[in-house]
Amino acid sequence: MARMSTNSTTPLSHIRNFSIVAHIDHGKSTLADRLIQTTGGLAEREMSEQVLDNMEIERERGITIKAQTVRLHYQANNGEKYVLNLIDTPGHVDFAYEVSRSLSACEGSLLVVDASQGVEAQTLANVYQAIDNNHELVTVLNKIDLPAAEPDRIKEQIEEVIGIDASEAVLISAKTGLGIPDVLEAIVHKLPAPKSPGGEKAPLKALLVDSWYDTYLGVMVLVRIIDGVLTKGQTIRMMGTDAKYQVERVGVLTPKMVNVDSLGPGEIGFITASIKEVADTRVGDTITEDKRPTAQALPGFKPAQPVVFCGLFPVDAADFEDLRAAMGKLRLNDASFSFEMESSAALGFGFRCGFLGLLHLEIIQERLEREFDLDLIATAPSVVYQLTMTDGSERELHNPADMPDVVKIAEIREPWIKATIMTPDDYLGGILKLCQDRRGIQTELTYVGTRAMVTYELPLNEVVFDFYDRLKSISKGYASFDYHMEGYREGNLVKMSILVNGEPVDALSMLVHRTAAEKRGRDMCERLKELIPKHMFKIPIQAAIGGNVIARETISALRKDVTAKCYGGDATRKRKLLDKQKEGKKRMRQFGKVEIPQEAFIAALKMGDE
Ligand SMILES: Nc1nc2c(ncn2[C@@H]2O[C@H](COP(=O)(O)OP(=O)(O)OP(=O)(O)O)[C@@H](O)[C@H]2O)c(=O)[nH]1
Repeated sequence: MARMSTNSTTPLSHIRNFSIVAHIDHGKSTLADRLIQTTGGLAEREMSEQVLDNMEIERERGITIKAQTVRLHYQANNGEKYVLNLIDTPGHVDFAYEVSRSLSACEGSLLVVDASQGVEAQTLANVYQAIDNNHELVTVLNKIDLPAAEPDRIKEQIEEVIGIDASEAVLISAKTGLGIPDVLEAIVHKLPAPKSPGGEKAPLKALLVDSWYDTYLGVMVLVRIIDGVLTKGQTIRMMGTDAKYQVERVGVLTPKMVNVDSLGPGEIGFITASIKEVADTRVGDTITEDKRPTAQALPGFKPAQPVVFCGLFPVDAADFEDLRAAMGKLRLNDASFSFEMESSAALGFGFRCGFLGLLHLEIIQERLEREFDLDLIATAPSVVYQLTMTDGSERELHNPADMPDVVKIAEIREPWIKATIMTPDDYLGGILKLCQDRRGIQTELTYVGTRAMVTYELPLNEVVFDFYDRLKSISKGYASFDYHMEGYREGNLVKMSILVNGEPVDALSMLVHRTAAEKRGRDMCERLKELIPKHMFKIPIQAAIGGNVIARETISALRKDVTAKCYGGDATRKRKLLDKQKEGKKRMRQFGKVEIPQEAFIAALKMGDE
């Protein structure tokens, strides 16, 4: 690692801290890479496809999950040298919390809008977060190399929808590099320098922006210095947890790690300090010097609360310990993912896991399966319900299977969200119907040109299953969606159990609104009928509320031998077929006398609203 010692003397006036806010796929990562490349952070050969999205899944799905930061050195046209710190923010709704904490470490944002697509739901959500953080904005219209780009129309749209002046928007193509120098000049001249109320001489006051686990260096903490100087060897104190650590390493990311001696006011960098777990660092905490503490801590963040829970069970019970170890590893780097042991009558031992949202759930599940080679069964995702019991006590319910006896419950409350959907008006009808079917309450409907923006209040419970998928298919991928939590409301909710061959399958039980129960029950039974293979006997499938069966289907008994159709002669074909069956078996679970394939658990929950 190279050493530099001049960094702490960068005057505030020559520092710019900024992030990039954009809707998914509008080109945030491509622009970030261009900025790094143009300012010489990495040589051409070191640029892997996209530097900032460095996790395999992030790259595959083309989304940014963990916020990253990079320091750029830029000599402006006026001859002055500036330090530009870019904090990357995740683009997906599930990670809105990470967006907000990254934004709070900067003074300005580049608002990137695809010049062929215009403003989308996450453009709005993210830009409002930036405005809430008092950011100055530089509007950047990207992809102007595309024939479909309409920069003038999109400028108008930005002014109309977001209400900011877009007349000076910078027109660029992050892909070809066109306009990148203008972006750098705009950062220097339009975004404000950081402020330090106390200056360099004041006691240390720094914001803990993020933390992650590095295999070689252990826990790394990203900090933004407000006042004072953070140096190697200093004993620091986290004001929220009162934990003390000695700083071992101070550095910046260029995006390579470069050690520095100290960080001064306005600067962003990382430290290591023999911190054991990411969970020991609290994002939003104030870091100060132990022997000369600052008088007042920064206003804290609320930690992100998991909103969606589901059970994850190993298909093969022998993998339980491996699953526990794998989850422990993932949690090292993701404090918002939580898990605790759970046992289910049907699925054996596994874990009840909490996630920030559905995408978060999918990502964790995929990483467990891919990186740790585990076969998993996921149970129905559930939101967190609040219960008031008849004795006046309060409880949270994370798992429908744990629902107490209904006679002991005075009230059930469920979380509601406020959703913003933007769509070409051709698809509006289908989308309104989808929201209506999911108990949505429309609060706003406006048009900008041929695009409609509609806001709905929706129970989160109705969104966790397959809302995104349905929205995408209804709108052929053109609608965009964003949401935030609104709070809890009372709901007429009942627990629906599914019985297969008379046995309740706890992994399939769910809380549903009473008015929707019968339809949901019928759908589930019909789906399971398709998903569960025939056995040698008849299998009744029932949906029930308490002791009342509300829907029923029957899988008829199997008559023929599966190999019968390979008439006699062809032995290899017969064996192949049997092998295939055997393989299929591994991914089946036994429920009483019935085997249910793994896919059935998720597939059964996709509500067909066609
Ligand atoms: N034609 C064209 N394509 C671009 C341009 N900038 C980005 N793209 C492409 O648009 C797609 C999305 O770009 P990304 O940079 O990954 O988008 P992003 O906003 O970072 O997406 P997230 O990381 O998921 O938030 C990629 O396929 C890019 O190659 C551009 O200026 N012109």
